[in-house]
Amino acid sequence: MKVKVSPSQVAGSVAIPSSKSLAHRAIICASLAQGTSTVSNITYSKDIDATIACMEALGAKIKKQETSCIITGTNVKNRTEPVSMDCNESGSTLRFLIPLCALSNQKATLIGHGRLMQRPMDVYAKIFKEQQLSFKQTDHMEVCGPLQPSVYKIRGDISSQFITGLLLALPLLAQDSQIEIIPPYESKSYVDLTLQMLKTFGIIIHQTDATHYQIPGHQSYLAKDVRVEGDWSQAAFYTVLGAIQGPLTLNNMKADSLQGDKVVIDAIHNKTWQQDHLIIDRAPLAGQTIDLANCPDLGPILCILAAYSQGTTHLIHAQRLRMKESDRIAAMEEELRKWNVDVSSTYDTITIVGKETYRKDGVEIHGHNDHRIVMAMTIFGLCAQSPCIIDDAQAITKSYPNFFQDIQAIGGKVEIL
Ligand SMILES: O=C(O)C1=C[C@@H](OP(=O)(O)O)[C@@H](O)[C@H](O)C1
Ligand SMILES: C=C(OP(=O)(O)O)C(=O)O
Repeated sequence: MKVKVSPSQVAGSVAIPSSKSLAHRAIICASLAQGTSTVSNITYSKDIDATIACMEALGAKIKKQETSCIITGTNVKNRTEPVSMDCNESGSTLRFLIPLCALSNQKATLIGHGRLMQRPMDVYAKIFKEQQLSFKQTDHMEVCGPLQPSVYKIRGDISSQFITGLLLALPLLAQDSQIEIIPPYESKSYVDLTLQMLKTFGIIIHQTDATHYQIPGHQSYLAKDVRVEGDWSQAAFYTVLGAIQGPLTLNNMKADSLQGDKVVIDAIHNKTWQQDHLIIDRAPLAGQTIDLANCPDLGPILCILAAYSQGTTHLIHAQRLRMKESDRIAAMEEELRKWNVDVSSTYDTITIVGKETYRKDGVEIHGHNDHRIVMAMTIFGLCAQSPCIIDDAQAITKSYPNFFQDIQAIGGKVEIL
C-alpha cells in the first residue's frame, strides 16, 4: 500500500491508542490466571491479535469485544499435546511465549513472518542448550520443555523481552529461580512494566538489586480486570508533530506511566498537562544528545525531531535499533537522505544536523515493512514543504491500524493511493 503525504498544518486533539506492550502483558497474564479476567481499552493490531491467537492455541478462552477481551485462563504446565502457533511479526509475542511453551514436555512450534526469525534468539538458545532441552530455529521455531528452576544469567544488551518471557513463566515452576542480568542492562523500563503487570495478577517477584531478580516458584496467576493505558511509543509521533507545528492535545495518557518511551516529552520544551490531557505546542527546537538504550522504539521519530531541530542531534546507544522489524538506523538514514537531510551513522549512533524546512520534488520513501519507519516518515512529510509518496504503508497495522485516519482527523493530508 502506498500513501501520498502532503504539507499540512495540524490542529486539535487525538486519542492515543492503548499501549501495545501493556496489552500483550495483560492478555498473557489473564490467559494464565485461574478464572475469568477482562482486559479493557485494547487497541487491536496485528501484534496483539498474534498474542491472542497464541494464547488461545495454548488453551485460553478469549472473547474479543470492540475494545476489550474477556479471558478465561488455562494451565500451560498441563499441556499434553504438541501445539503450533503463529506469532506473525511480533517479537514480543514470540519471546514472551517461548518459556511458557517450555513449561510442558510437549513440542511447541512457533512460526513468524517478515524479519521475525532473523531477530536474535541466542539468549534462549543458550538456556535450552544448558538445560539439554530441544530448541530449533530455522524459518520457524520448535521448542520443548520442561524448563527447570535455575539461576539464569543472561545478557541485558540484546533484548529485555527474554527477561520478560522468563518472568512470566518461572513463577509457575515448582521451585524458586533467579535471574542475573549481565550488564549493560538495556530497555529495563519494559521489565518494570512486566513486574507491574505480574503484581497486578498476584505474582510476586523480588528485585534484590538493579540486576538481580528472585522468583519464588509454585505461584498462581489470579484473575483480574485491568484497563490498558495509552501508548507512549505511539504518543511520541504526535509529541514530535506538536513540537514542530503544534499545538496538539494528546488524550488517554498517564503522566505517571512506567513506560520508558515517556521520555519523549523530555526532548521537547512546550508541554502542559491538564488532567490526562497533554498539550504539546511548537517551540524553537535545538539539537541535543539522546540516549536510546532504554527507549529504542523512539529512535525513528526522534530522527524526525532532530531533522527539524536547529543544530546537531546525537542519538546514542542505538545499536539495538538494527535488530527490530528493520535495521532502523540504516532505514532512517536511507530515507532521510532522500529529503537531503544531513544524517550520518555509526554502528550505534545516529547524527543529524537539522534545519527548519525541507522541499524536494518527487520524493519516494520506502517503508522497509516497518511500522515505525512508515509512521516517522509520515510525520516528516506532514511538516515538509513538498509532498512525498511512502510505500509499505500497510506496515502500520502491526501496531496502529488507524494511524492514517487519526492523522487525517487532525488535518494531516494523507491520501491512500
Ligand atoms: O517488552 C516490550 O514490550 C518491548 C520491548 C522492546 O524491545 P527490546 O527489549 O528488545 O528493546 C521494544 O523494542 C518492543 O517494541 C516492545
Ligand atoms: C519492535 C517492536 O515490537 P516487537 O519487538 O514486539 O516486534 C515495535 O513495536 O517497534
